[in-house]
Amino acid sequence: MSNSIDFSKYKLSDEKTPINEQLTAHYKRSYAFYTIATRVPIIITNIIDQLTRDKEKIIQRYGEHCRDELKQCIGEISKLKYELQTDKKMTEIPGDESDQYEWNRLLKEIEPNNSYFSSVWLYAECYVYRRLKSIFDETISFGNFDYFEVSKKLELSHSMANIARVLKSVNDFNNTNSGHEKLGNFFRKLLKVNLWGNRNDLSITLGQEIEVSDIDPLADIEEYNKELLVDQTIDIWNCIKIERNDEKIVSFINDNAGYELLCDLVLADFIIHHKLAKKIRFYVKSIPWFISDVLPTDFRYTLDELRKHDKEVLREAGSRWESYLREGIFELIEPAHMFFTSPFEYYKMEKIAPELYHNIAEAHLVIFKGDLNYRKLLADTNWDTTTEFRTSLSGFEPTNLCALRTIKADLISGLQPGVADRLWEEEGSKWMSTGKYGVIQFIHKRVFTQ
Ligand SMILES: O=P(O)(O)OC[C@H]1O[C@](O)(CO)[C@@H](O)[C@@H]1O
Repeated sequence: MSNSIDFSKYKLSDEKTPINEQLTAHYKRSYAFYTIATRVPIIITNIIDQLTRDKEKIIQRYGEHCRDELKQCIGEISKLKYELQTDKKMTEIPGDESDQYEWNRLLKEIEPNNSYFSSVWLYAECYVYRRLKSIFDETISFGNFDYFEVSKKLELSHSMANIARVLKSVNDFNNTNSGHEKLGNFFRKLLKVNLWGNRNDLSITLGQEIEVSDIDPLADIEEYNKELLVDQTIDIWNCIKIERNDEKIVSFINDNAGYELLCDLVLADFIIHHKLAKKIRFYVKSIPWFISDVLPTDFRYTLDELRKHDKEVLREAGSRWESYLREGIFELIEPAHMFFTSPFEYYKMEKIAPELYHNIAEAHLVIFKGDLNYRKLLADTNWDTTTEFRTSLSGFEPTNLCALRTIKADLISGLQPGVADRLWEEEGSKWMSTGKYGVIQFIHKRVFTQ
């Protein structure tokens, strides 16, 4: 698709992103360029196709009076695609949502680099999803419409068999009398299952159905170790195992609904069962985001589907998790904070959203899930791959923090010397975009005394 566009007038640079610069589609030899030029337009086209295909169903659900509004939305989405493909300035976010002021302030601040191909990739890509939402917000009927709901629900139903196998193994483990070392080893395996669950992401398949193979994710977990480029599971275990049975909170900054969320719930359940924390917090998104990200409605739908499932092991888990939610052992943060659907790098959180920062800081451990969260942690910057993970967080250390991320974008930190060079040699740029490789990284919060 990108071939049909004449990019010569956009003054792009036929280079890779220089080291220490923020990623931008301005550099043609970057995944940012490929995403803005090709992937995002395909995603937008797929949304238009789906709305057109499901038009009658949507009208049936929302009422005949919405026919014109739906047509108007489809028109506005096509216009958004045109603006992106012709590298227009990103226009102000309309409406009166609480995030609007910060969005528009940023768009102003980055001038003249506030077009799709000149801005930081993170800003431009997030902007597309935020604009999509404002298109529906401008209507009378579609304020709560989740245009990604159908694909998320399908992905969830396809994930049930594999998660049932994981739950069965967890139950077996919980029923054996295992010592501390075995508990640690099992916890570390669950972290890995959780990491690879991040491969199940509808934005990487451009919204197309994810092929799910029938596997036992826990049984084969160590086979993927060669693709795990940084493994700090031992540090995470050492962090969480201390002071058992106390008042600890563990928080998830969630990513995708479906299989990945199920993996999050399994890990959370295990932490509670073994009294490694007393409460788990889940931070999800407030608006449809990068196709498959979890919304509060997806979270509740997931528990509901589990509770009603034919398989006993799923029904039991669903009921238990619903009761955890009622009792506050699982805490779904609602309304979801709009900082997570803002364009901002995480090191800016303390200043822009101090109440969120302090809420996250209450946890003993916070787990950042997925590629987009990783990009925000690293400020969408092309760090030298051997830069220390802590350095690449630019001072963001609300608490003990870990990132579980399969690699889908061309930035990373914390690698050993030689690792990136070898992968570039063996696989070219592909190693950074398919989610084949992953990292589990961790930092201890430092305590500074005056
Ligand atoms: O669901 P995840 O893991 O955050 O992945 C989504 C991300 O991956 C990409 O598809 C590649 O970076 C982006 O478009 C997006 O940042």
